[in-house]
Amino acid sequence: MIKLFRFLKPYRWQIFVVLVLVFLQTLGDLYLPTLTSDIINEGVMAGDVATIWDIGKIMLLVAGLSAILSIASSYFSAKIAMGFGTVLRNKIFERVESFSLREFDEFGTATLITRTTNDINQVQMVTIMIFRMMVSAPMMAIGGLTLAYSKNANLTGVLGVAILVLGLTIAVLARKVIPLFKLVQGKVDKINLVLREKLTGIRVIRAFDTVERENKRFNDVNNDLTNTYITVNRIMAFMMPSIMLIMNITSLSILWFGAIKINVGTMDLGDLSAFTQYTMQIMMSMLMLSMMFIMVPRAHAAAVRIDEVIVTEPSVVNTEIVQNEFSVTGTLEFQNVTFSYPGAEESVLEHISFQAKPGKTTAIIGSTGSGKSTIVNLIPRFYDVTQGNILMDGVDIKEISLETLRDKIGFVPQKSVLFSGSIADNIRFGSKDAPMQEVIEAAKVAEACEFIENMEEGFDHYISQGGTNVSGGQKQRLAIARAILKKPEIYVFDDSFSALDFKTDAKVRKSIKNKLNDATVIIVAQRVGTIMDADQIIVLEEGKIQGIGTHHELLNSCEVYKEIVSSQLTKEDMK
Ligand SMILES: Nc1ncnc2c1ncn2[C@@H]1O[C@H](COP(=O)(O)OP(=O)(O)OP(=O)(O)O)[C@@H](O)[C@H]1O
Repeated sequence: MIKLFRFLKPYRWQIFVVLVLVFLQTLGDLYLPTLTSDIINEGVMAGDVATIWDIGKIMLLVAGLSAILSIASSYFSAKIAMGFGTVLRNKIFERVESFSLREFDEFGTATLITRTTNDINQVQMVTIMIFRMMVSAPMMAIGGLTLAYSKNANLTGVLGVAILVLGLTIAVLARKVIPLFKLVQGKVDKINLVLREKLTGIRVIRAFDTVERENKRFNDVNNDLTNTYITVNRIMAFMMPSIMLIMNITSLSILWFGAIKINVGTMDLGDLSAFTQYTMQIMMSMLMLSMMFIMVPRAHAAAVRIDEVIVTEPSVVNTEIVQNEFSVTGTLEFQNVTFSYPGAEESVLEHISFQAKPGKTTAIIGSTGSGKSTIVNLIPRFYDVTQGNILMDGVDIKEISLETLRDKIGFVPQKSVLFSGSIADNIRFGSKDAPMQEVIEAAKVAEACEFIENMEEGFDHYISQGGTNVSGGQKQRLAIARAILKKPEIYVFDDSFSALDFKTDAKVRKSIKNKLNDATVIIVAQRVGTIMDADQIIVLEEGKIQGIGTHHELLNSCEVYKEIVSSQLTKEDMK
């Protein structure tokens, strides 16, 4: 937690002000019982109304000032804590944005969400508490004890016993509750994970009629979290009455022994009253300290999880020798590339070498899981190669800045992603200043114009979150239009025609070929029909290249290709 406090630097003056305010407020609080003692001894007992008025006015003033200081310190500490939360959220967001897919795979989305929301809330809450109590609790405890001792040294023994009992009770309960608090975070992560899967997979869950099973899965994690919270709250519920009981017994004992002392004339009534108030203040400060001891480990667990994200260095970064200005023709070359996913023992790709040239279409075909998407994910450096090199116009892509590299690529992922906003906004995603005419042009190339114009609001039609109000094929065509509008040198279509019917598939490919005649086009596909007329086809099996050539060349030379083709086309089609 202390490590995270480095982000509090911009607030150091405000923190100083809060600490001073709390210090002054505590001084006021400590002064009040002494004034009570004076008003009783010198005013009430002596029957001196003027003194009662005089001391009463001072008491009012001190209480009023103390209240104002308390409000001000609460205001500033809340402000600092909220600002601190904002800084942490920004830091996490910035860091997560720079993560490569490797780090996403390692953390998982659910925990990144919990860390950005729930964990930061914990830290914020405890930060407020720390500012409010860090100064006041020890000051109240030590000051109260000293002042109580000054009122009556003998009665302090009773107080000592009470503090010991209270300390022990809190320690026993804290020992039970702290580990449970630490467990809670992991359980919140689990709920988020199940909930996310449940919400994103709702169609599959309903189609496969597994609603009950999924409900049970959710209920299990939910009950697990609830039970932990219930146990925590049971202990906490036991804590408050126990502490109150100890405090009341202490007051009673002090009054009892104090009354005896008053009776024999060794103590004044006012001092006993002050002593009782100091006792309560000491007990309250112990309570505050104990709450801190319980809450801080919980926030500490959250802080560690937050810091873990912030200090994780992205594995794909710009090297020192990067080129920012880099004009390319679009020649792409894989040189003996081998790749394995993080944590996996076996390589997914082995010794991949090929060249994709401008003005030519390179297709990659192979069975599912053969590594097609992995190959194209290496081009914009979503992951870095394990061995070998990828060159763009003869320069290793690691020597080109990530921004420049990605600027040269129009990437249409296997799973089309749309964002909430209008259709035009979605097409303009990578080129926000593009004029409407170019947006329409790009939509035309992607064969999307017709269905867009049939929609009531046309290009202003609102796409809902996740693009749920358009069909799979429409989504794919909008994703294609988005890449086309960007006008990059290299286009990567990762199985981007799979949701299109044969006719539309052919039409889109034809217009892409006409429009993008100078660009390097890489198409990943499952359907032979989609890639048959490519300039070169790469046949992939279990991460290895089985053949490279045109459709006709491969039909004569590559067994794997022949098998794929014969499973999809008739003899007539193959000619
Ligand atoms: N993030 C990942 N972490 C670990 N392994 C992965 C990851 N993504 C893919 N794989 C594995 O790598 C292999 C190749 O996957 P890839 O997605 O490249 O295949 P593909 O040929 O594109 O398949 P498909 O045509 O079904 O999309 C598979 O065995 C898959 O299980």
